[in-house]
Amino acid sequence: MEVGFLGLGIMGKAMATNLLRHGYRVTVWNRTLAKCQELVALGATVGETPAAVVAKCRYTIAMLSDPSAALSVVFDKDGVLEQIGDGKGYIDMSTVDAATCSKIDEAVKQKGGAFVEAPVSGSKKPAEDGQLVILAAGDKTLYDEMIPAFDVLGKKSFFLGEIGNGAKMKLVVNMIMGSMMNSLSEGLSLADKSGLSPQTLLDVLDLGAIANPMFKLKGPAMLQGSYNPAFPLKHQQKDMRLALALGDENAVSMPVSAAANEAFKKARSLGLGDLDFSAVYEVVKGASSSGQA
Ligand SMILES: NC(=O)C1=CN([C@@H]2O[C@H](COP(=O)(O)OP(=O)(O)OC[C@H]3O[C@@H](n4cnc5c(N)ncnc54)[C@H](OP(=O)(O)O)[C@@H]3O)[C@@H](O)[C@H]2O)C=CC1
Ligand SMILES: O=CCCC(=O)O
Repeated sequence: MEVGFLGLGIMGKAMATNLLRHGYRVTVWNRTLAKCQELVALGATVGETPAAVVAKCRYTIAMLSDPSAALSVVFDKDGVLEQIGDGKGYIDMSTVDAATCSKIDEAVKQKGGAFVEAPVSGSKKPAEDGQLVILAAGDKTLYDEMIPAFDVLGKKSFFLGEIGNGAKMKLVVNMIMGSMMNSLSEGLSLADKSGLSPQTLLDVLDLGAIANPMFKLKGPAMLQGSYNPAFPLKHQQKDMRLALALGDENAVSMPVSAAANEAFKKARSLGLGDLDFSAVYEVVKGASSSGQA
């Protein structure tokens, strides 16, 4: 099977690599074209523009940073819309909002193509290992055609119905994750400031009812001040922002998430946006230090 792949950031590179390893013929494009070379070394070919990739491939997957990138790759000059049409499918796996998905869906359908949104749960390592959780919605026929590829990329795919539902599910999940990361950061700070060992706190958490893979993976690195980006903080803040907007639309009060968003915003303002989202711990630690007598 031949697929196009647009966007070779942390996630896109791992996902396209996985497809190549499983025998897919992959044509890649990235805004910074030089990043395609690593994939070429693994057997990919390069499309010079998103339109060139779509012209060549029946199915094209995108994994881009945010709504503005997702829209630009579709609607701008040399974009997806110039070549999408009958018999072609476009699958956007970026984390965006439902309105962005709807705009892309309508435009692709107007040209005779099919669209599926399919954001993912899971980060760099699950992407490398083909262990993502895929949250798809939109054109069911295209979804069914993509199942073999989704089975390479992920451990489980959900089809959530009408367009926008994938984005909404993903934003709810990441909103919870962002609040949990803030809560862990506050707990580590409180343990430290009150004379407890933060490492012992992690050990205790790992044996109890709120044990989870994120605390287990990120906690020890946070204590080392090591924030090599798996999930960049700027993207987590984008997800909090989009989830809060979804809350506004639905009149759902979310004070915990709003406070977590403020901490991520503060971290971005301090230049931590390209670090892992667990770097919010630096902001929480800083806030608790400045509160000292
Ligand atoms: N990292 C993670 O753990 C996870 C991330 N996600 C989501 O997946 C998406 C990608 O994340 P990730 O790979 O980490 O992000 P990166 O920041 O590593 O990569 C972003 C990608 O988007 C491209 N891009 C940015 N702006 C534009 C633009 N205006 N036009 C065209 N291309 C653009 C970048 O191109 P260039 O190289 O030129 O900058 C790059 O290929 C995001 O929506 C994120 O929220 C979802 C699950 C997990
Ligand atoms: O969007 C990023 C999600 C990261 C994760 O699920 O670990």
